[in-house]
Amino acid sequence: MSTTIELNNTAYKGSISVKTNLFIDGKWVDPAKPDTIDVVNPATGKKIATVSVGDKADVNLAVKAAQKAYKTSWGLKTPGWTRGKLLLKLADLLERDQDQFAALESLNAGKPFHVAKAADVAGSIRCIRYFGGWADKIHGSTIETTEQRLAYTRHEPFGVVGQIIPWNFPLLMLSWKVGPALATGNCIVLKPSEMTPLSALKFCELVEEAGFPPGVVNIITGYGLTVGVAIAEHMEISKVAFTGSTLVGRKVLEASARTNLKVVTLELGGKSPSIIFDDCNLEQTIKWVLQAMYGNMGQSCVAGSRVFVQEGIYDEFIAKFTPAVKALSQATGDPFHPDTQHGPQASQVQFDRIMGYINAGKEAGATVHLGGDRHGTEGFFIQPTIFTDVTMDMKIVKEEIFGPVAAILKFKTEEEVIALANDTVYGLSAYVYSDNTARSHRVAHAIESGSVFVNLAQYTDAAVPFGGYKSSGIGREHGEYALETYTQVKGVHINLGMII
Ligand SMILES: NC(=O)C1=CN([C@@H]2O[C@H](COP(=O)(O)OP(=O)(O)OC[C@H]3O[C@@H](n4cnc5c(N)ncnc54)[C@H](O)[C@@H]3O)[C@@H](O)[C@H]2O)C=CC1
Ligand code: BAL
Repeated sequence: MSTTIELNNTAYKGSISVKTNLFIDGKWVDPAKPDTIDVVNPATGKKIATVSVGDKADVNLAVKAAQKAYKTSWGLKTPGWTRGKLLLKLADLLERDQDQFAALESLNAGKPFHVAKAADVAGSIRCIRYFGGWADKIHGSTIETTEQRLAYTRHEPFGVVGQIIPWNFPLLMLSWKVGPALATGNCIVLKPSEMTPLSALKFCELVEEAGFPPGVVNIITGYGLTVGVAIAEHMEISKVAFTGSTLVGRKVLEASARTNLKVVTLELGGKSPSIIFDDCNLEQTIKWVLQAMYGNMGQSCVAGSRVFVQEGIYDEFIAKFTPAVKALSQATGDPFHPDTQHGPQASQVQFDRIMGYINAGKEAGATVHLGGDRHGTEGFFIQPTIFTDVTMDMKIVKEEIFGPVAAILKFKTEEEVIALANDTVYGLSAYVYSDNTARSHRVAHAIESGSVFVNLAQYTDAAVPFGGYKSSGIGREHGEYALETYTQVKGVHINLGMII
């Protein structure tokens, strides 16, 4: 099964073919129980394609294929340099086809094409290349015990790992998962979001072309309650990596406890603070705050959605931030138009959820300073929105909205803002804006979150660990830390002549 998508706009002209069934054991197969889902363009609300959806039986087949590959042609059977070579080839192929992938992300997830290309696709290439470089550098160490013994460690793969990813960065989240898992020698059964499967399916074609042995990468499109649950509960999957809501993250952890105690890493929600001190460079800060808040239409786990502004600069900040958000509003529209900076929300469900939060903010007595409504009449567009006159107990300040909705709060002192910023169940990211170096470090250290950006926004890098404190997650992606989460350590003890 396949579909051909024809595009004819300034950003992309041409056709893109996508195979639309399941990728198991290096083959394109139909699901055991025939079923499909329509994939929608969020800019229009119209269908783009129909893809297969799998079920538990397909997950079982994929796990079997992955186990076989692990024992025969991957894992400890394949030297790191071979795995690395294949990953580097995969990164090159992705780079070759970067426009196609950017077009698919734009069409299926509503991202402005130029952003999809510069951020999502470029970040994916960088991530796969980065982990390709690690594949032959994974090693244990020797440990001194006594003269009669030798002890050393091995960092061994888990075997088959399950990966469940969301719709906000379909290709990027796939790369964050696939890169370290393959570099460390694991085989994969991955489920993309049912809403945004196209780039993951296209990616499988590159996996084939790069020459990965069959069964090393298996991708099953489908729903969370069927394919996702089957992965989370599978007795032969030894590790699951999940990105998505805190609600489902808990279920994945519970499934592990109920079944085989598989290792679970979770990358979940956030309600990150942007902290703007009187002594910041305001022109620069406005740009970063805008990006941290409205980047990817606010559908980012690291969105800086609680904007704390120190009282001395509050009025000036509002006066300068407002026109910047208005300009973003005016650049809202067709994701393929070169001037577009802000696209639609990814789905009707997310649109409704965000509008629900906006209404809750209005009902709670917050002031809609800007936006607060849908944009246009077609698709799932929401105006970039600013709420002022908010209090810490309001739902729009406490809960992750995952949309273009900022809550702006005023603070007096450094001590006060640290307490306010930490007053959340989440701890994924934080942004600090100040030209006082000592203060920036002090606040960065005091904030309870896995990442802190100083005078910068949302710049994750494949080499730097990423993950959450508190309810934002368990484990780290990226960097050398990601290798740890995809390997288990074995201690080997050798007798060098000790006779009892
Ligand atoms: N940390 C992040 O990057 C993300 C956070 N979210 C948060 O979650 C909220 C809800 O978005 P959803 O799409 O509903 O997130 P979700 O957590 O339901 O979906 C994420 C992935 O989990 C799968 N899934 C759903 N239920 C499952 C289950 N019981 N077992 C295993 N897998 C399951 C989905 O099919 C999808 O592939 C968003 O508004 C946002 O607040 C959503 C997406 C990404
Ligand atoms: N989930 C990692 C990237 C992001 O949502 O911003």
